[in-house]
Amino acid sequence: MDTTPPVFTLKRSSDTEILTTILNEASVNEFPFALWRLPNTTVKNLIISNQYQKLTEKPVIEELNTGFIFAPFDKKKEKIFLPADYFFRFENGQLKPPSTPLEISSNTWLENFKPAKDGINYKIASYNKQLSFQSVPLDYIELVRSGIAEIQNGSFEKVVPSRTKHVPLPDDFDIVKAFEKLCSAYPHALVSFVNIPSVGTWLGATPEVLVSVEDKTIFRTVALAGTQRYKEGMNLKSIAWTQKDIEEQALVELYIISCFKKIRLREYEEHGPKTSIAGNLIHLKSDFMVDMKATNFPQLGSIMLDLLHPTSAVCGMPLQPATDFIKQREGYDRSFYAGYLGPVNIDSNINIFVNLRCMQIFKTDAILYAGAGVTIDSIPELELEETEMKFNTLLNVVFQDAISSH
Ligand SMILES: C=C(O[C@H]1C=CC=C(C(=O)O)[C@@H]1O)C(=O)O
Repeated sequence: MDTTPPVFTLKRSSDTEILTTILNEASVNEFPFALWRLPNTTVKNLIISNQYQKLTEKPVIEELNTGFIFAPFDKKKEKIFLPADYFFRFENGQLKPPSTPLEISSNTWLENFKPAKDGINYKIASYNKQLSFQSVPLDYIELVRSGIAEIQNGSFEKVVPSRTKHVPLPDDFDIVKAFEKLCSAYPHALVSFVNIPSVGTWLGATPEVLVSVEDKTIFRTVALAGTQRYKEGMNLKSIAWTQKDIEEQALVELYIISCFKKIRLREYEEHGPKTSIAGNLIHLKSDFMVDMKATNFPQLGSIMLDLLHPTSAVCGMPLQPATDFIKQREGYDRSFYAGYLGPVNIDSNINIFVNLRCMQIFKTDAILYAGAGVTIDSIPELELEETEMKFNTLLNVVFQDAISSH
């Protein structure tokens, strides 16, 4: 009797089956991977690496191979790069026909693929079980109050304190399905699932571009801040914003402009601010654009990545005292929350986002992260409520079944 496992039947499988099987295999072999869907696209992309690489403090992203970058909030901590040893794209429920040498070799690997186990039994992060989350219990309202007090004392103008929420995972939690639900619910977000053995498992749907470079020519970033709940049918053109929200967003704009000033770049376009949808929320957003050829800044992506991160949408202004406040008072390590992530040098494009509306997944639980911009006009109770709304971006979609069955 032939006991060899059947060759993976690529053509008859749906994208979910192929994905689940590949990810299962990647997990068994402890290969890091990143699965993502860019905003306003329908293609799901998967990179698998044999091993991750550690990047230097100021990586020159333009010179990296095709891959995926994953960086923590703390600038001094190690940034991770997942080189694309295997690369797959999925669209309309199927694996896309390969179009590059990398995709062709990846497909050949998959054609000869003998899954380690039959069936779809991908279990999350069993190899990340040694990771744990530590925090000092903290009262968010108190934290915001002390932020306001520091602003009144003149320590800084704005700070973005964050908090976490601990959620037990339902027994039948399926991370690939969770990723797919987020893709359907949030067409305008970068939806991502990053899994790096011994580093962590992260799932998210972020609205905030940090650095995008199109065709090595057009640099883009955004100033995003101010939050309200989005209600179906809202007319975005007639939304009113409070003075607090307007100032909070203006500080992010100022921060970005101060980064351009540092490199004496004057030829940038700025549009906005306008109201922009981010899942269950709306924010104020200004778009910045630079023609890198006309301004002769071929490495503007790397330069701005280093200058911008962490922007005052996630940290504060001025940067140093706000960073110190967060480090000393928040009571936990933000890890990859409010860091950045995204694909690098795929089809000559770079698409790096701020890691917001995200959660870290452990063996039996998830930790969600959210922050809120605090200015002198902040009302602590409203900032707390805002972080709850931000948790709901993921909670309402990922744990929808668990919530509705209770
Ligand atoms: C810090 C977060 O959001 C930032 C991005 C948009 C609006 C924000 C705000 O209104 O506070 C935050 O600056 C988060 O989602 O955890």
